[in-house]
Amino acid sequence: MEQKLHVSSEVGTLRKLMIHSPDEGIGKVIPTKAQEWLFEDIIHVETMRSKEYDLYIKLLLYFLDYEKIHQQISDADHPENKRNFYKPDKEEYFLSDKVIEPQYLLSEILDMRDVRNRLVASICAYEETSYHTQEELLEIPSKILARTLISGIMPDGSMIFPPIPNFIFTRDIGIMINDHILLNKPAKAARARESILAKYIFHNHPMFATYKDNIIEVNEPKDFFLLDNEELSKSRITLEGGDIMTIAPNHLLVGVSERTSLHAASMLVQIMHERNVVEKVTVIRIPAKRAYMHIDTTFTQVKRNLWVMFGSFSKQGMEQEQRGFIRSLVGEQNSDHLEILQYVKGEDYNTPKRFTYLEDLLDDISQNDLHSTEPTEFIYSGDNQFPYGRREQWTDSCNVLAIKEGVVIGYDRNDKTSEGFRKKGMTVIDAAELLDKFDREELHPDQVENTLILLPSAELSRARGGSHCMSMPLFRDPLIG
Ligand SMILES: NC(=[NH2+])NCCC[C@H](N)C(=O)O
Repeated sequence: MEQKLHVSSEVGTLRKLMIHSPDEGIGKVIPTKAQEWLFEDIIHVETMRSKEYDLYIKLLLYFLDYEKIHQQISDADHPENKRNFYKPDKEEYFLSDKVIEPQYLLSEILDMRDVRNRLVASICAYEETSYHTQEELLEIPSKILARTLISGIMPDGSMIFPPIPNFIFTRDIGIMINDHILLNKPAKAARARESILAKYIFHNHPMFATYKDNIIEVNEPKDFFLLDNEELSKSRITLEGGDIMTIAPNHLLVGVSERTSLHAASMLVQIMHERNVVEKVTVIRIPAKRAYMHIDTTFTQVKRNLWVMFGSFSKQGMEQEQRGFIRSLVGEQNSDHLEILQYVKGEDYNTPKRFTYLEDLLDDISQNDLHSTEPTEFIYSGDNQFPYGRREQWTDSCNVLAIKEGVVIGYDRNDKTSEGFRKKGMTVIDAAELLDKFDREELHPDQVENTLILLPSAELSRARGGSHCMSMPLFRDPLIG
């Protein structure tokens, strides 16, 4: 039951991760609520699942848990089986210890009487349900109750609390930093129930028992609420996983963004150093905008020396956007500017190292932290052509998940960015075609190298999150010895 958990890079071979399949709750969002719940539009849940997300699961199972999927793949998608293979509350669920569903872990902790009582009470208090509803919930069998606590839907189909449609973005609820687990503190109310569930799972599931003392929660000081409203908003701590990247064993990246506050980043630097989790913490301050709510929507890593990034944050892009302006006049006033500050343990926090451009930082990571022997290269969103760079960043061109070094999953709609991958010598292939090759044993996942795998994304991309956001890596092989 107990498993080793460790993540010390973004591209070491992925062995274990947490993902959540779109649940029924997503299908209940009405148009006027979509934005409040952080979706750009309503989605068709059946398409999102069977034409898009299920392919993601199959890919992950093929790469991480070959036996689980290979024999069962034809049965899994047989219409008669009603997708039960993908549903954690069904007998036929694939139940892998490598591709892990928080809903399943939740059902396991709900079997513990004391945890069940406390968790149901917490959720009911947060959602302001009646005492009667709380009692009713306590009588529901664990597997069904786990489903209800996530989707908000009771076994009889009635809805007792709002959906948490963003739970598919498991990245944001917690992050492994070496052998530590950092829990989030979401900026948006729409994501609050997710973090209550995550807290209970990480603190109570036997899978994380060895790591209990390594769970980090960042909170405001005890007397914080006594401050006046202005001070209060300045010192508020919010922190979401999309802004945290364990980029190398000695190095953590922290974004300051629409979602992660300056105060949170400041606390994190100190905690990381005090607890000896990493030696270097680099804070990347990006504009607080919906289009790039976390740093992982603006860049992710493909290989130790290859990155995909948003062109407007590149050296060329930033210079271009400032052309015609007097730099000193624009300077700090420019809300779109990027600030990169690096804090090293034992060195003076008042004189951090500064990087002017994102490429300088990423190059430094590739060469000095990850010991690349080749020059660092960049693929730009939309191949750096206007207006494609911005269009494709919006649909997560910069948000890829590395399954191993050089093999990443991205969305199929970002054509110009895919072109950029091809120009760097990468193979670009549709998920369905690759799965078909695996199925017919024409190709084994171990043989796949230097490839961008394209996931259908018409529905998925409406929520402003890509495959990087839809994954919480729990174990990656070390990239460097
Ligand atoms: N790591 C990420 N970039 N996650 C994207 C989350 C998208 C989600 N709809 C939200 O707004 O919260």
